[in-house]
Order: sequence, then C-alpha cells, then structure tokens
Amino acid sequence: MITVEHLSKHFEDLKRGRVYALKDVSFDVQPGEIFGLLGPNGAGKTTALRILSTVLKPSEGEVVVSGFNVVTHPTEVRQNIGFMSGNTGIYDRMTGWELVQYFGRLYGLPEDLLQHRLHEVFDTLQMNDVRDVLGSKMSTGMKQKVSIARTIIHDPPVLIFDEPTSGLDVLVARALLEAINSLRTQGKSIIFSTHIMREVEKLCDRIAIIHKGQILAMGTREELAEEHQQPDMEELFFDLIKEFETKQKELNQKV
Ligand SMILES: Nc1ncnc2c1ncn2[C@@H]1O[C@H](COP(=O)(O)OP(=O)(O)OP(=O)(O)O)[C@@H](O)[C@H]1O
Repeated sequence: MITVEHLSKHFEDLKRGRVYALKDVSFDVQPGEIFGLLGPNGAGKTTALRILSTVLKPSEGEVVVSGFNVVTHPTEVRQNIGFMSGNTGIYDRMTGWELVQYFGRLYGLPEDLLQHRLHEVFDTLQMNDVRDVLGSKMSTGMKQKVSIARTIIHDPPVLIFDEPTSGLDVLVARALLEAINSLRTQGKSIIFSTHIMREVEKLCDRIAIIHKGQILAMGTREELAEEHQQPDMEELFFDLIKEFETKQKELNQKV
C-alpha cells in the first residue's frame, strides 16, 4: 500500500528560479489496485515516482510505502518496491535467466528461494523461451518481459511503472499491459504513469490527472465522468487542463 500526503517538491533551477515539480499532492494506492498517474510531459509524474522509490527526497509532505516512510526508512522501502521504466536496461552479455538471477541476488534473496522464484516468474510470464537468449539477441518484446521479471523477482508488494510502454510497438505494449494486469490479481499495489489515455482507460482502477505538479482530478473513470459531466476521457483531460490554464492566467493578471 502507498500513501502520499501533501507532497511537494521544488528544485532550484539556475534559469527558471524555484520550480515546483509537485504541489500539495495526495493520493493512496491499495493492494490489488492499479492507480494511474496521467499527465502531459513535465506534469511531475517522474518526480513523484522518484520520491516513491527513494531516489529523491520530498520538500514537504509524507510518503509511506508498505508502512515505511521514504525519508526515514529508505532501505525498507526499496525492498518493498519493484520499479520499471521504459528504458530498464538489459545486459547484452547475460541471458534472460542470468539477468533476472543477478537482480534476485542483488535484492539479497537466499539461493533456494531465488531458484524457486526464477521458475515461478519465468512460468507466470511465459518466458521460458528467453531463458537462454543473450540480451544482445533479444527482441524488444523479450527485453520487456525480462524487465518485468527483474522488477518482480523479489515479489515486492508495491510496483511502480513509469511510462513502461514508451517506444514499444502495439503488440509488445499490449502484452506488457496484460502482464501488469495479472499482477493486480496477485494483490500488488500498482502505480502506472503514462501520458497515453487509452492505457489508463483500459488498465487503471483509479486515475489522477496531473498537470504542472498538481492533481486536477482523481477517481474511477465513472466518478470522473459523473463529477465533470464528461464521459469522454480525452475531452475531460483537455477540459481540465484548459480550465487550469485559464485560472492561472487570471491569477497572474491579478498579481
Ligand atoms: N532536477 C531538476 N531540476 C530542475 N527542474 C526539474 C528537475 N527535475 C524535474 N524538474 C522540473 O519539474 C517538472 C516536472 O518534471 P517531471 O520529469 O517530473 O515531469 P513528468 O510528468 O515526468 O514529464 P515527462 O513525461 O516529460 O518525464 C518539469 O518542469 C521539470 O522541468
């Protein structure tokens, strides 16, 4: 489970001065749920996910992952999460099996448990054909499967996917989304960040629309449609952004 409360993050940028990547963001993700962070480039998605995975520290607010605070217990948080982005690396000179095994060892899994998990993960993801293939010889689809396998080898309760389908063809992307979907049924708490509306519509139980570091709307598809009287997600997305920009402009004119 993940809880994010009043999270803000700013950077001191040489050119732009203080930049708020996140402003007072709150949400939670429950076990067995896929929570979608939907926002355009620069919305703050990556910053939020980096804080969740302890790479960055919050400026304000509190983030708790599986009962551990990201600032005070980063090691425990890292043991409880799996992180996958679009460019999760595959090593040319390792086979699929060797690479996932290597990551299992990095996570400190005892050898007998590791061997059990390797068989389990390769079976579940139906990737025994990649077992002995070197990274340099893998297709994009194979690489993605190995990336997921290395993300889940330590069986973490929380999974974070940052634009995982970027650069993939539709078939590979579809297979990846199906794999993520099956992780939900195993009771994982999953965050899925993307700027692709269709992915969110298909996959996510709840959605937060994020823009310029702020959550503009949050809920299930049905709740969002009802609340904003707009059944079309894409239209809803553009309406919210337009409304936000108009308000910002008015505020700036007043100052
Ligand atoms: N280290 C940094 N220094 C200064 N500004 C930063 C830094 N990291 C992020 N930002 C700014 O914070 C804002 C949010 O960036 P972030 O990368 O989180 O967005 P994003 O939603 O992930 O977008 P993208 O899909 O383009 O990665 C942007 O304005 C970005 O320029």
